[in-house]
This record gives sequence, structure tokens and C-alpha cells, in this order.
Amino acid sequence: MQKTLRGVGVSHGVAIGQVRHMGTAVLEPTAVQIPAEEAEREQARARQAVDAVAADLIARGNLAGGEAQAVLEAQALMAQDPELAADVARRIVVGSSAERAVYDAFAAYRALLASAGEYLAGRVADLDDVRNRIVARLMGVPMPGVPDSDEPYVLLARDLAPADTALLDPALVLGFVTEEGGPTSHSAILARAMGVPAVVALPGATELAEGTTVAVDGSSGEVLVEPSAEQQQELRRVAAERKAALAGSSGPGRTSDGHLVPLLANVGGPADVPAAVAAGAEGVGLFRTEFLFLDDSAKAPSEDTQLAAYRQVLEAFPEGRVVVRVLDAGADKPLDFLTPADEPNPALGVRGLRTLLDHPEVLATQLRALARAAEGLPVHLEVMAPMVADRADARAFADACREAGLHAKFGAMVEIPSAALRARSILAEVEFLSLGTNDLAQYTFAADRQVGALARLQDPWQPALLDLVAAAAEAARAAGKSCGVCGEAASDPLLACVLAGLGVTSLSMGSASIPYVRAMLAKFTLDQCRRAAEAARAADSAEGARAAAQQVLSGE
Ligand SMILES: C=C(OP(=O)(O)O)C(=O)O
Ligand SMILES: [Mg+2]
Repeated sequence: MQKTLRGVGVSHGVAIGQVRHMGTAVLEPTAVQIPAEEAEREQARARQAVDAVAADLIARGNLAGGEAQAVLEAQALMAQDPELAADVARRIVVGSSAERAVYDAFAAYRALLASAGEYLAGRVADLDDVRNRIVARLMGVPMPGVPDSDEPYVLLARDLAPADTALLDPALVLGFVTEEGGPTSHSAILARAMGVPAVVALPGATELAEGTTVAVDGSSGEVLVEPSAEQQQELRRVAAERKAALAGSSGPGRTSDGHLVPLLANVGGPADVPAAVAAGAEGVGLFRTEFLFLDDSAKAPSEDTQLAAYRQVLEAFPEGRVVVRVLDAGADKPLDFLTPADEPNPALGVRGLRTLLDHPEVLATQLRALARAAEGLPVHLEVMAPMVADRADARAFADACREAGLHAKFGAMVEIPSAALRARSILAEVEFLSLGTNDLAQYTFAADRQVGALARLQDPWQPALLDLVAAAAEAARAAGKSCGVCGEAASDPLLACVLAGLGVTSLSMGSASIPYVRAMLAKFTLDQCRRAAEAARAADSAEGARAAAQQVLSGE
């Protein structure tokens, strides 16, 4: 049935294709008592599901080869473990459904493994994956994890975690649609990094059936379900027009009267660098180094592994600026070796710089790797700390940088309202500020950035957020230091003009947004941007601020 759904557009462009679901990680079948005459049928269903999952794992292993093949074959063996099969059968005899029997039998086995020493405990995640696959097959719902498809598709998920990044094949993902997640969630960040259109916070998104054709407009936030051929054609035409208009924009970021606002890229590692260079990024404004640690979050990569990754990014911008953020572990980016598992409220817990100050050896290793990576390169290296709350935090970070012998500028991210309000005292310790508007919005409005229902409060146009940006930018101006924005706010072309008007000195964003921001900034003078910023701050709501800025800039 044709219909139009509306969410929040977070990554420009149009994608048309069939949806594939990101399978749910944990499925718990309801415990129902089945009549004795159905037991035999349930036994057969359980056996078939186990055999099918084992065969699928072996087939995937054959395709993957190497180390992955060994892991997948070991998982196939787990699925067919005779002890487990016997336990499943016993549970069905006493009235369990096949899916519940599998679920409970695996739970018992899991408890055994978890208590059996370090090596076996490490296999628990593999066992959970096998269980999820068998249960999903029995329940007739999508397999957990990234869809298994050879055809390009629109990825549909409740939300995406940073760890999913590693598993996605960019060649196959046409776009994202998520039910949860606001404009600053990792789904949004990931989509911009991959340069694919995305709509988040779309209520009921996961109810769209597998294989439904959708057209995703990442600029308007609209998702057309089963669009007609004419609608598809029209959308493609508009997208091509937008793209052609952007292709003409190049060179450094500047207003129409020549005020420079360097446009930098947000990257998660060397793999994102080619897109940044292609988009004409003037450097990197945020290198999220924790993304390098996500592959194996049980331990930190060695100093040499880190050095190699940093060097690749630094070499890509020989004369440019590269701002590296030291590890931001915790909350939405947990790393097993650093993040406490039992925090009642991880976003307000030990994360970011707080974690590093508790683990000085991890910080020192990272800083040493950075110092070595920059040796002999003409690049302007800048290093900053996430989640700086006050001057003591800023001083502790600057001290650690000095001790590591780092020849770079040291900076602080402004992500906590206290840091924006007391930017002046933080600037007494560091040489630059970078506004992380994603977390700054989260903490200003007490609105978890991962909760789609709170998207209204995470809107970076909220005047309270603009006030905090203005306070930090003004403190930096007074101190003769720079203050950039590296949160997702910088990727909204209209808001980018307002940020420049507030005194922000550089803008860093997912590479795909750079041409849009460059083209918009080039249309207005700095004075017009300042007037738009003033009008936006005078509003009482995000919508009001956006409309007021729009009005000033369109000369109405
Ligand atoms: C840039 C930011 O950091 P991250 O999104 O990685 O938390 C931010 O919080 O705005
Ligand atoms: Mg942040």
C-alpha cells in the first residue's frame, strides 16, 4: 500500500530500494505450555532449525575463508552439540515449545560456559549468536545482525550501535531508516560517514515488511512506501539536480565576503579518509579514535597498531589540520576493557576523559602513538579530550600531553554545559575548544541522544544550545583562541551559517555534508550570518529559531 511516513532526515540524498531488517539481537520466546500431542512436531521443528542454522554457518564460513571460517565452523559445532540437543528434547517433552526449549537449553549451557574459565567464557558471545539464529528461524523473524544480502538494500533497524559499523558493507547499503535515534545518534553519524541518505526517529519503521520498496529522502525526512514509478522518477530527478548544483562548489569554506570558516571532516579511521579528500575537506576536525578499538573491544590495540592508523590519517592532509580526539569510551560507545558494566546511568558515569584519567596507561600509550605518528610530517596535529567538565580536567589532560612529549596543540571538547559556561577558565589550560553539540544537547536538555522519542530536545536549533555555543565562542575569541564545532549541528547547512555568525571558527562534519555546507555558506556575508544568529537566539523554540534564521537569510 502506498503511503508516506515522516521521520527526521539526518543525511542528505535519496535512496530507493527494498528494505532489509537488521535482526534483533536478543529474542525471548514466551514460555507457553504446549499440548502433549504437539511435542513430536516441536521436536522436528527444533531439529530442522538447528540443522539449517549449522548448514548456513558452514556455508558462510566457506565463503569467508581464513580465520572467520574457523569461527563459523566452531559455531556450527556448538549448534549441533549432542548435549544441547538432548536438553532441548527433554524440555519439549515436558511441554516447552521448540523456540522456548532452545532458548532455555542454551541459557543453561551459557551459565556453565561463563563459569568455566577465561577461554570458555570468551565463547559466550558466539553461543548467544547461535542461539539467536536458531530462535529467530523458529519464530520466523529476521536473523540477528547485518542482513545477509547480495543485492543493495535500504537498512531498517531499531537503532544502530557503533559496533555495527564494522559489519556493514558500504557497497550494499543504499540508505538507513531507523525507528529510534535522534539527529545525533550513531545511526545518523554512521550514515553521514558512509554518505548514504538516512531518516531516523521514524515511528513504526520496523513494522515495514522485509522486501518492501521504499524511497528514503534524507533531506526532508520522508519515507515513501511502495512509491509509484512516477514518484520514483521525480525523486531521482530532484536528487540529480541537487547533486549537480553541489558539484559546482569547491575551495575553502568561506562566506560570500571572504570570511574563512575551514570545513573539516569527521572520520572514524583511515577508511573514511578518501571520502574526506574527495569532498574537499580542509583537514580533519574530529578523528573518533575509539572506532579503531571497537573491532576487539576486549583489549586496547598496541601502540604500534595505533601508530599505523594515525599515520595514515595524518599523511592524507600534509599541510592541513588534523584534530584527533583521544578515546571516548563509555555510554553510547562502550569498550569492554575500559567501561564498567554495572553503571546505573552510563551517560552520566565514568566515560570519556574520566575513563582515561582512571587508566592513565591507556591515555599515555595513545598519546605516545600520536607523537610518533606525527614525527617528520608537516601536518598541524591537534589533540583534544572528550567530556571535559572543568579546569581541573583540562589541566590533567594538558599535563598528560606534555608528559607524553607531544608536539601538538592540546584542546578540550565542550560537551558538558559546565564547560561552555566556564569556557574562559578551561581556555587557561588548553589552546582550543571544539563543541561537541551532540552530547552538549544531551546534557543541556537531559535528553538521551539514543532515544528517538526525545528527538525534539536533541534538535541543535534549540536556542538554549545556541546560547551555550555563543558563550564558548565568545570566550575563545576573547582569549585569541579557536573554537570549532564538530558535533552534527555543523552538517546542517543553514545552521552552519548561524554557527559562523555565533563566532565559531571551523566546522567539522561527515564528509558527505561538506559540499552542502560550503555551497550555503558561500551565499551569505558574515554580517548576514551574525544577524541570522541573533534572530535564532531570540526565538523560543527550535522551529522558531530555524524559521527566524531562514527569514533573515532569505531577505524577507
Ligand atoms: C562530536 C561529538 O562526539 P560524539 O558524537 O562522538 O559523542 C559530540 O558529542 O557532539
Ligand atoms: Mg560526544
